[in-house]
Amino acid sequence: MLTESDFVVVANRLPVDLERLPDGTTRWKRSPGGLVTALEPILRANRGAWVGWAGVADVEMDPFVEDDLVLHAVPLSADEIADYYEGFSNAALWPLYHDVIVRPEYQREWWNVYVEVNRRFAEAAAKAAAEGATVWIQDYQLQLVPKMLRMLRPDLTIGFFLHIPFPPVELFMQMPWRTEIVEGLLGADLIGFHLPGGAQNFLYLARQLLGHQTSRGNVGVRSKLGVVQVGFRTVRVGAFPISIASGELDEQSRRKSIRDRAKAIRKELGNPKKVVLGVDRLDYTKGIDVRLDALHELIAEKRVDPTDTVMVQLATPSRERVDSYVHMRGEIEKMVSRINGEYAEVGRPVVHYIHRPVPREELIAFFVAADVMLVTPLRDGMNLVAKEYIACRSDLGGALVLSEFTGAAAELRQAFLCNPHDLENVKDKMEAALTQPRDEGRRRMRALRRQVLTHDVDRWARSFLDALSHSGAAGPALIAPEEASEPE
Ligand SMILES: O=P(O)(O)OC[C@H]1O[C@H](O[C@H]2O[C@H](CO)[C@@H](O)[C@H](O)[C@H]2O)[C@H](O)[C@@H](O)[C@@H]1O
Ligand SMILES: Cc1cn([C@@H]2O[C@H](COP(=O)(O)OP(=O)(O)O)[C@@H](O)[C@H]2O)c(=O)[nH]c1=O
Repeated sequence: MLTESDFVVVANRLPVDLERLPDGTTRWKRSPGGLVTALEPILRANRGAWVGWAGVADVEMDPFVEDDLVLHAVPLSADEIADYYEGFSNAALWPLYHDVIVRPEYQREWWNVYVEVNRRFAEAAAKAAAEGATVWIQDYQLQLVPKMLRMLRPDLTIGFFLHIPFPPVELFMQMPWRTEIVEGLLGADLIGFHLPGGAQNFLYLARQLLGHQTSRGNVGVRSKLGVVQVGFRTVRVGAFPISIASGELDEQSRRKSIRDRAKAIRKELGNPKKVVLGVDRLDYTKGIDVRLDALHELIAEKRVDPTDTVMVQLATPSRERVDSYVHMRGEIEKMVSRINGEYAEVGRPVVHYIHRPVPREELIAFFVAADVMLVTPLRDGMNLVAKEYIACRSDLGGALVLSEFTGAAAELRQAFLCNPHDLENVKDKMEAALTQPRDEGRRRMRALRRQVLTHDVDRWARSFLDALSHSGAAGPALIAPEEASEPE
C-alpha cells in the first residue's frame, strides 16, 4: 500500500502513456511534450507522486510505482477524452490561448465534461496528498482544479503553473466560462506563467472581471510577484520561465556514442554541406508550414542550393482526432511532397519527414548533427526544443532560427530571431543562419549556452516552489478594480 505524499504533481498526462500492443499485452512509454520533459527530473528529486491520465481510455488501477515514481492514474472514458481533452482542452482552450490561430469552438457539452473531469483530478489529488502537503497543478487542462482542491483540502499549499501563453484580455473575454476559469485558478496560492505579460493579463482580469483588489506595478521575471486579494486569502501571481535539465543534456551530447551517431546521420543524409532541422509535435502552432514555405522559396530564388542542403523535420504525432490537426497534417505532407517533387533527385530527398516519436538519444544526435535549427512557432508558451539544441552544442557549432512568438525568445536574444508572420523575414534569417561566419556563430552560441546552462529546470522549479512556500507572507500594496489601468 503506497502512502500519501508530501509533494504531489497533478497534470493531464502521467509522464508515461500506457500502450496496448496488438498481442494484447501492455507497456509504458514516455508521454509526448515539454511538460513531461521538464517535470520528471523534479519529481524524481523530490520523491513525490504524480497524478494524471494514462493516455488511453478506461485505465483503472491502484497507485503504483513505475521507474521510481509513484503514479496515480485518473481514469477517463473514451467519451471524456473526446469532450474534455480533444474538445474543450484542445479545440477551445488551446487555440484561444494561442492567438486564435484556428477558431476556438465553445461547446457547452465539452465544458460540462471539463468541469466533471477537473473534479475527478481534484479528488484524486486530495487522496494522494498527505496532511499539509504541497500540490502543484499543471496547465490549461486543469484550470478548475485549484479551487476544487482547496474546497476539499484547505490544509494544502496549492501551486498552479500554466505551460502555454495566457492570452491577451480581449481574446480571453471570448470564453463563455471566463469567470469560472479565473475563479478556478484563484484557488491556488501561487499562479505561475512563463512570461510577465501573461501574469499581467491575469491580474487585469482578476481586477476587472471579478472585482478583486490586485497589486500595482509590473511583474518581474522570478521577482516582483503580483498579488490578488481573494477575501482573506492572498494569491500570488508570477513569471517563471521554464527550462530543461541543461547540464545533463550537455553531458549526454558529448558522449562518443552520440557524436558517432551524429556523424552517421549526416552520412545517411548524403553528407550535405548543411543540415537544417525541425523538431516538433505536429501542431499548427509550431509554424512547420512557415519554415517549409520559406525553404521552398529560398530554393526557387536560388538562395539555397537543394543539392547541398537537406532539411529533416521530425514531427511527433499529436492530438490526431482533432479536426484542425488532421487538416494541418495533410497540408504539411503536401508541402513536403511538393518540395521533393520539384527539387529532389532519386535517393536524395530535400526534406526528410518523419511522423513518429523519436527516442531521446536519437534526438540528441540530431541536435548535434544539425547546422541550423528551425523553431518557427506562430505562438508557443516556451519551446524547450530551442533550449535543448543549445545545450547540445558544446562545440559552439550550429545556429538557431527562433520565432519571436515563443517564450524562449525572451531569453535567447542571440538567436536569429524571426517573425513567422513575415515570410521574407523568415527567409532572410534562415539564409543568414546558413551563411553565418564561423566566429560569429561561435560568439552567438557561447552567449546562448551561458543563458541555458545557468537557467536550468531546477532553477525554474526552485524559484516557483520557493515562492510558493512563502505564499503566506505579506505582499505588495494592492490596487482596487476601479483604479485599474489597461493591461500591458
Ligand atoms: O499532452 P499532449 O496533448 O500530447 O501535448 C503535449 C504537451 O504540450 C504542451 O506543452 C507546453 O509545455 C512546454 C513546457 O512548459 C512548453 O515549452 C510548450 O511551449 C507548451 O506548448 C502542453 O502545454 C502540455 O500540457 C502537453 O502535455
Ligand atoms: C518531436 C519530439 C520531441 N520530443 C521532446 O518533446 C519536448 C517538446 O517540448 P516543447 O516545449 O518544445 O513543445 P511542446 O511541449 O510539444 O509543445 C522536448 O523535450 C523534445 O525533446 C521528443 O522527446 N521526441 C520527439 O520526437
